[in-house]
Amino acid sequence: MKIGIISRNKKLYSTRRLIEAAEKSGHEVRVIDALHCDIDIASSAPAIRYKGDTLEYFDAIIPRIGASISFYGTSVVRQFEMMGTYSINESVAISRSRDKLRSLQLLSRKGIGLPRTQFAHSSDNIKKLIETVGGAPVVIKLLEGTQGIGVVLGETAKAAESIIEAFRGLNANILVQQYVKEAGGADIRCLVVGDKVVAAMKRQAQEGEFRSNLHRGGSAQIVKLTKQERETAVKAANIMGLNLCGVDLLRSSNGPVVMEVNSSPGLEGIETATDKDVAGMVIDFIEKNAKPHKNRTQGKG
Ligand SMILES: Nc1ncnc2c1ncn2[C@@H]1O[C@H](COP(=O)(O)OP(=O)(O)OP(=O)(O)O)[C@@H](O)[C@H]1O
Ligand SMILES: [Mg+2]
Ligand SMILES: [Mg+2]
Repeated sequence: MKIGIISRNKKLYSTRRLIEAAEKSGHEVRVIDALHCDIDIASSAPAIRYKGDTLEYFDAIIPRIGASISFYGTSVVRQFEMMGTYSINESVAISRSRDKLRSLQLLSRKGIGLPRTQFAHSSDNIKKLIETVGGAPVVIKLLEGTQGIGVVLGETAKAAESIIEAFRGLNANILVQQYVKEAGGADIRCLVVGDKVVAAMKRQAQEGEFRSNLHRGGSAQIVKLTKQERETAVKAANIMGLNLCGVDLLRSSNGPVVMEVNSSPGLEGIETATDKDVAGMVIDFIEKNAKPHKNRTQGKG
């Protein structure tokens, strides 16, 4: 098979591992930088020009679209879909997952456990907003943040109000969320491929920090999931329409709640913590599922 990895950098751990796994299974693999793709809009023959040449046909692509290039990156994935290439994650699903509010709305419609969350653009009653999610402490998040940046803990009602006012002054889209204290500064990353959690790790925030992101100094260890956690992760991935994703759960006193679903999950932390060949499982999934024009939306959404 001819597999394309849509990535800005060949040297990144995840990209390197996917190349390695694809080659090990005898596939031809090429790394494509989305920002160097020119999209050729032609109704009969959609094409992509890459660094001056027309790009050859790929049987499958693995999009790894960084948050900073969501718009152009997903447009390139959509173009591949229109050309008939199978994408492990569809462009519409990636776009959906990039917006925390939209993701939470979709998940809540289907009864997935979520932290109590309020979204408001210019609420007239910030106090009410905080009370609705259970009162302080509350978590305030920028809708398009990543790596824990833009996630703030409002420890008291007063602090929360000031933070919300400050974000609002910057015209930022935010959500206010119940702080799941009983999670103890830990979250669970479930790596989903298809309809299975293939690896899971628990990330623990460092002392004095509530955000467990590895980028914020959190540490990872292997964890055994409950059946309910496993089912929640797979269902969330399915609702989002993602075949490859990281579903982040918090262990709340009411069972697992989904915090977010990442469509370009990093492989380094999870492979290191679990010693599993996640990249190999991604390639296996592609071997079983890649067929021309198989994506559900094929650029329609
Ligand atoms: N409601 C909450 N209750 C308790 N802890 C939370 C809550 N929301 C977020 N956290 C903590 O803060 C961290 C960062 O939050 P979140 O994952 O929403 O942000 P992010 O910036 O999108 O991160 P990512 O890089 O994973 O996309 C979480 O991993 C978790 O440890
Ligand atoms: Mg995120
Ligand atoms: Mg997160």
